[in-house]
Amino acid sequence: MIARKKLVAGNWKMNGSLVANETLIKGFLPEVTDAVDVVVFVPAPYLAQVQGLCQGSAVKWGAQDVSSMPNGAYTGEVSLPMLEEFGVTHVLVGHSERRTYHFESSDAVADKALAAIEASIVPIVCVGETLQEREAGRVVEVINAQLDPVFDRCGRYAQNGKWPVIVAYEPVWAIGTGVTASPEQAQEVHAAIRQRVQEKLGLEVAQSTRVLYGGSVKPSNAAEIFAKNDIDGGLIGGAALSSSDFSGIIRAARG
Ligand SMILES: O=C(CO)COP(=O)(O)O
Repeated sequence: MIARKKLVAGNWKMNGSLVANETLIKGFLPEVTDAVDVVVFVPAPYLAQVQGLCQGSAVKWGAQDVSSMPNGAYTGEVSLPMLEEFGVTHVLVGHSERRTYHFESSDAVADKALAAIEASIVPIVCVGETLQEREAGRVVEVINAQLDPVFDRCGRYAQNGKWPVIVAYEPVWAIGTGVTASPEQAQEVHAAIRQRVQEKLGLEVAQSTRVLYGGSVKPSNAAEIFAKNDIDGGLIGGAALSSSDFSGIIRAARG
């Protein structure tokens, strides 16, 4: 069994300011050690600032979305070549807020993931069901439908047992609601995701691919969630905006 290093990712969403960002980063930076990977996903206007604050540290930074197009007449979009200029290593694609408010299809999300891989930036592909879908017993079906275009487009980049894709399972009903999936509920879905990776890309890739959990993770529940076999860290929203909360979650991931 391959040991997968835990990853704690902070998704700031549309929050922050020059002053708040600096306080936040300086607050949790001392907690970051080689035992855990930490990435912050910041609003695009703050990438240069965050690059300045995190460069030379163990913390990486990324964007919350990206265009699949390299340049051109796409008002409001941000491209991968632009992100590269700011030292970005990871990008979120397909967050449920993008799928809901910006009508992003799973095909569009897979196009973004592919473009990121081709730019040597790691996409974190977000998937998750609504409460209605869960109650209808459709969790695995919904998640497989979200992931399958990613396997179709990006599967060929799985090489030597590794795949430059991270998956984040974020049940929509647990995002920003204070309701967390129980560690058992999350583990069940994570195992199903890993199973799907295995079916599509083989055992070795399935064992090396990290699957993060997101949805109301806090310092008080992080350790028991991260203790589950198939949960390789978290994608943190609200608690990533407080340096003490984010520090607590980093400590939980360090074990
Ligand atoms: O959407 C999330 C991270 O991407 C989760 O948000 P919360 O941690 O605020 O529930």
